[in-house]
Amino acid sequence: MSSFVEIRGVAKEFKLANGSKNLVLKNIDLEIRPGEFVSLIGHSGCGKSTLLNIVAGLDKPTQGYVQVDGQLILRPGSDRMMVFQNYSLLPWLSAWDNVALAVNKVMRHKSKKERHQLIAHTLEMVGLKDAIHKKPTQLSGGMKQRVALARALAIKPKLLLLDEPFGALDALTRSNLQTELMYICNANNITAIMVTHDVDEALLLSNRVVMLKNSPGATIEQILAVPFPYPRRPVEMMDSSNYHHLHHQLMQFLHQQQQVKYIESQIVQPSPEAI
Ligand SMILES: Nc1ncnc2c1ncn2[C@@H]1O[C@H](COP(=O)(O)OP(=O)(O)OP(=O)(O)O)[C@@H](O)[C@H]1O
Repeated sequence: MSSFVEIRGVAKEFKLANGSKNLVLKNIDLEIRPGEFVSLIGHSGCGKSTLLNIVAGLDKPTQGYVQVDGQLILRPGSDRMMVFQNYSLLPWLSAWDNVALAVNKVMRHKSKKERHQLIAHTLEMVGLKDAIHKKPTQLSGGMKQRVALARALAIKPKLLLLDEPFGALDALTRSNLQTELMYICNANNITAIMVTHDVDEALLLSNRVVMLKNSPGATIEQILAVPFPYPRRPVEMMDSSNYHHLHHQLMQFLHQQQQVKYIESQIVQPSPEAI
């Protein structure tokens, strides 16, 4: 199958206020098929969000390019919707109005009735049928993230970008939402890229898990294929020996990167006088 997202030779260097440079990512090549769910995993600061921001068009690569459905990414667009850990909802608007704002802006070509049906359908799909008039302050963290997901899904993006979407939620809410997202993505053939620190979350949702080495100059260490058929049943899946094998591989990678980080932090830089 042809690639839908193409990340080719991407590098990202930030210029810092003191004039120095921070090469965060280099030589990133990744192709994603339509309908595929890919997770990015790696140590804090390795550049996962930076890569997601480049795909979103919120940031530009220093080298290389990203194409989505054959289109070069130069800026943000409604074909790529992002869901953040902190929900990013407008607090003075109800759940309905938060979703409606996006739908009315992007889907102006649809009739009022069609837009209304779309908002109602999406809020129902994420389990918020009975909370549509509530404002963010009246919603739990899980419900707020459901609104953020509905807002992203309602405008039918080509690509869903998730930056630690469940990082702020308690374990049970997180588990429920992970399972629901898996069903939604699977049923609607959604192509998604998710940044996560959670190995179980990555294995439950993903077709492939991309392991990023530490920054500076983070590259892709390995890409792990997760072969379990969808829809996945978390308990059954976790009971399989293959699951344990994959889990172990990811944990081993993260521990190795942790050790590398520790060793690097212990290397004493010579003072300029000593050179
Ligand atoms: N706008 C920016 N200007 C300068 N440096 C930046 C900028 N954005 C990110 N960085 C740096 O790039 C590196 C990677 O950051 P990024 O947020 O992508 O990492 P991450 O892997 O998503 O981390 P975490 O898992 O902690 O969220 C960090 O060293 C960060 O300080």
